[in-house]
Amino acid sequence: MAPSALICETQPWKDLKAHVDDIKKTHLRELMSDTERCQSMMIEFDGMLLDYSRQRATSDTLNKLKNLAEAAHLKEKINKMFNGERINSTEDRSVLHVALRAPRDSVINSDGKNVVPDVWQVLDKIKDFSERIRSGAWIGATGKALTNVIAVGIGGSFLGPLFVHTALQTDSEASEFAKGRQLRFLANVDPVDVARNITGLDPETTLVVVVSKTFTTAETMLNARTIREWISAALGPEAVAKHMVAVSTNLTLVEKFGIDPNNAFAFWDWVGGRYSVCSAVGVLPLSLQYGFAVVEKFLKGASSIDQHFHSAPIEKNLPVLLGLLSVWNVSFLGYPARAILPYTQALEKFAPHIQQVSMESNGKGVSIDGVPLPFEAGEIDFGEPGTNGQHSFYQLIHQGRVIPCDFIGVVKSQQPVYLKGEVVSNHDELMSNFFAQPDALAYGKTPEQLLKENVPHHLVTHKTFSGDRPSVSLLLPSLNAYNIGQLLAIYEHRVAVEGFVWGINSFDQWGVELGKSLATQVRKQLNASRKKAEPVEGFNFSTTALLTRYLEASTDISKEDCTVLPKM
Ligand SMILES: O=P(O)(O)OC[C@H]1O[C@](O)(CO)[C@@H](O)[C@@H]1O
Repeated sequence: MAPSALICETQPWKDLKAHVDDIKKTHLRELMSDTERCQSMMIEFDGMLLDYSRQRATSDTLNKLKNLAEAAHLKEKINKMFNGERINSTEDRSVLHVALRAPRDSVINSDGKNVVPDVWQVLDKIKDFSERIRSGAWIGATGKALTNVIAVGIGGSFLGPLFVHTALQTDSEASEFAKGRQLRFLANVDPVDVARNITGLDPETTLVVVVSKTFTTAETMLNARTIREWISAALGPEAVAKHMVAVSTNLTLVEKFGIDPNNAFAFWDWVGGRYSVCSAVGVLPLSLQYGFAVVEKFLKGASSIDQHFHSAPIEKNLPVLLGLLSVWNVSFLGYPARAILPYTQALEKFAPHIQQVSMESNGKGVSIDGVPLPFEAGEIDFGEPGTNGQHSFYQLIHQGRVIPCDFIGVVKSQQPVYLKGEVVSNHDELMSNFFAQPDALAYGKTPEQLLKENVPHHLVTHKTFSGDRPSVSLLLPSLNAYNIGQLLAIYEHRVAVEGFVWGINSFDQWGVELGKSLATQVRKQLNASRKKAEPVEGFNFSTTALLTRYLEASTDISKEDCTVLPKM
């Protein structure tokens, strides 16, 4: 089949390119003075308010972006995703993470089979298992209840669950259910991460969940073997059956590893790793920590956005609007990065998760048909909670590079505090910054204003803020399991919208392979040099020198000197 035309060859793309000069003529300061425009750029859904009036865009831009969406067949692509078509063509897979949170009675087909009953079968199994662990009906090898969980996994098998766990930890309702329990995540193959995870934990009261879609990921498998050793060294090898369970699509390898397949929780190849938080990958560890009922609310939140994304018209569709505006910023205004700035510490792991969702999905150089792109797709995502970020990298955002920002605020704090004698509550103080920063970026400060304030001449340029820096503000009513699910789904779908418009495959990740295979070559070399004193061979000058230095400098670390496991 002939490759379809690249999106940049279409008329709507060219119209948007031509439109850039018009937009650049008007400062955001002026755009913001048009109340009607601002009003039209605020949309509400289910208690959330999205304000995108601080985008360098007008109704004309929005119309042009709609035309672009049409040219990209966005609606059809979204439908294909929900219909279970194999839109991940390079891996010949459907993309159905929406099925993971679909209500029990819905019908979502993959290859002519409704997958929702399978999803609920696993959810029911998780509910039952987590209740048995939490109630103490399932006990460890020495008869003690398992109150601690280490989830071993990396990438998509780690970042999403970590984000949700961190967000729930301070939610008053969820945290009630987590009393006396601990959930930790072991991701990095670095022994330091192993030490951090097991320090202070007792194998007798610890359940280990090995989370890996493929069950072949080098880091996860080594960490899983290390923790298995930690358990068997303390409790005997037969304890592994009671203390280790798994989440995977590869149940054969789970069994080979020594985990009873009855204690394995399945998911399916139509769930991408970075889109797997709502599968057993996230649902199992989170249910163990907070109970299934809390996690079910999270799934419901995500599902509410799925339905909205699937059915709302473009002008009212949160993920679609956000996705189109991202394309506008990246591909037309030339801003390749985006800062994710939640004004709540509970979302401190949100940006790291979205980094994977966005950058592993859309960091591509060819179209879905394999044609090299003459434009750059993908965006650079990073972020920190406000106000911490303000005292770190905001300087660059205000006076250096233009980086479109996502400000995420919460009306009702998870932890309301009012310090006696203060003018405003602690949360109001935080939110004062949430409201101020977008305007500082949009309006800036002119030399004229500074001179009026009697700023010395030699400081005027230093103190000038050019403004005209775009952002969106998303105000959530609160931060509980339900709207954490909503937030996740908004960002997942936003990324998909961007990829659909750019005409790339957002659901494969070939770019992670090369580094993995080169690491295998290095691993073999380290093994040969250590065991048989073989010289370093087959690498370039630089890598040879580095490897040689590493081997020479670490010869004095014999196996006997290594603690097999870090001391507790
Ligand atoms: O769940 P697995 O198979 O261990 O993979 C972990 C992660 O590794 C990746 O393949 C990238 O290296 C991710 O896409 C995935 O989320």
